[in-house]
Amino acid sequence: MARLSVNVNKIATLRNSRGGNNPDLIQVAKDCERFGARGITVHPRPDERHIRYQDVYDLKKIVTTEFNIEGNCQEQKFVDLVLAVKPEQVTLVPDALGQITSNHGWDTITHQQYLKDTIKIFADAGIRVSIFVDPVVEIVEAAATTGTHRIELYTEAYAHGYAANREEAIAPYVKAAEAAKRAGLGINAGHDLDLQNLKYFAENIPALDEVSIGHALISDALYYGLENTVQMYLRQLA
Ligand SMILES: CC(=O)[C@@H](O)[C@H](O)COP(=O)(O)O
Ligand SMILES: NCC(=O)COP(=O)(O)O
Repeated sequence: MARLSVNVNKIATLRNSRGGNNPDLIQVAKDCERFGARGITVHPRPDERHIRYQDVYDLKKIVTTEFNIEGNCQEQKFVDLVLAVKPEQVTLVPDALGQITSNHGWDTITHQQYLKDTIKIFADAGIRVSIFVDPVVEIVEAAATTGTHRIELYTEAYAHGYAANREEAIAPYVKAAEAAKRAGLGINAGHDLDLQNLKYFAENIPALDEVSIGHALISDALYYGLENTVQMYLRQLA
């Protein structure tokens, strides 16, 4: 069964909207783990609009499952943060400054040397590295020669296409996952996964190691409560 890592960015968004500590990000992360999540994901952005750099240090002290930090390694501040915190996993995402959310994966062909050099820095520090990629076989094959341990398949296109034609939507992900497996890479996935589309994704990508889910899961928790919601997502992966 793929590991569920809860992305708590949106808890920080809500907290920051009032300037206090409600909701308490640390307590929510502890509770997600208590309710069955097997990882906590954060994506600190340079403007700290949701996760603040201090949150990352604070979370490191309490996460007992797997801590996954996502972000833009072209920001030296991000590299320094990850090396100081030493999470179990870092996920490299090619964000542009001011981007609302992640909207593309790494071009592992064009940026091969840059990725090799950067991944080595994290791998030498004992941190597992995953790189965020679009579901394109050539991109996955080129990822395999960067030294990364895993890829994270960017699932926005799948989530977007699911309702209209789920067979068509999953097809590139099946091919990309097969290429990753042939190359010996672990497979993570994330972005816009939800209670409607998660089960079909997991069923069709049997080698899936981990999903990180934030926006939909935290939104669902408003209706179902956090404990129920985490359990509902876990059932989609079972
Ligand atoms: C890489 C990825 O898909 C997620 O980390 C997503 O970008 C969440 O970031 P935001 O919460 O800032 O939208
Ligand atoms: N890596 C994807 C992630 O952490 C959460 O993405 P989303 O569920 O908030 O779209």
